[in-house]
Amino acid sequence: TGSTRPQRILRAVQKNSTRGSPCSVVNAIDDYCKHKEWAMNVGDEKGIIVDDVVLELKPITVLELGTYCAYSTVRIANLLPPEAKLITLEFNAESAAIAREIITWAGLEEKIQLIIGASGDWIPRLKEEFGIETFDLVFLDHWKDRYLPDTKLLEKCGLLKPGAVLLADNVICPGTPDYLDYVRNSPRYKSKFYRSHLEYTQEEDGLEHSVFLGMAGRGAE
Ligand SMILES: O=C(NC/C=C/[C@H]1O[C@@H](n2cnc3cncnc32)[C@H](O)[C@@H]1O)c1cc([N+](=O)[O-])cc(O)c1O
Ligand SMILES: [Mg+2]
Repeated sequence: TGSTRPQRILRAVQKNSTRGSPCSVVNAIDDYCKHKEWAMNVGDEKGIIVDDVVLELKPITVLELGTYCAYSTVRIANLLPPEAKLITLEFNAESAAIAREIITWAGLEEKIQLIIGASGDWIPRLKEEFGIETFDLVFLDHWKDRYLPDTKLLEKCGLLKPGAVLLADNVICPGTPDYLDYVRNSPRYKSKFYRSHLEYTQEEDGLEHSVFLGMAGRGAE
């Protein structure tokens, strides 16, 4: 039986990057996916926008929904302050196994907690099981029809405090229309769109950056 795409990405990382160097891991994945085989990483162009958001926000607690091969996991964790922690949820066991290898290769296992399971099941358990109060940053990059239900679940579970940022990938391609409609029209969020391109292509895409204002929302300001 042949290898899977995540296995080929791991091999490219082990072949073309340096252990303990997150930057070289990120570059090796981008090189592989740009020149050999496309994969659904946030990629280098949108990745720069993610970097800027993380460096500006300096989040201490980060939640990522949809680890896949841990490209964005490594990219974000590499920029976090020393005491910060990133929790990433992935329900596909094969992807999670590859992601864990890539996280370890990058030397970031202390900063990253990879949980194998579905966001809908795990979000309600994070306070209890991981002593999380609230998240400063949530990176949404999982199934696009889960962005809205999981955002409402985060609100319901009290996991967002005013000032928390939701950063959502693929709001144009493949698109997340119900999520966009919600964050752009709810008084609970101040939302802005960062125009970019679908990873490793010229297709239109972008990231939506939404600041949580609180459950009451402040109405129209
Ligand atoms: O479909 C896309 N992403 C879905 C990502 C899915 C990944 O998140 C996990 N997951 C899903 N719901 C989950 C719930 N809980 C945990 N893991 C979950 C899946 O097991 C998969 O590893 C996508 C597609 C394109 N594209 O051009 O087609 C481009 C992109 O950048 C994309 O992100
Ligand atoms: Mg994506």
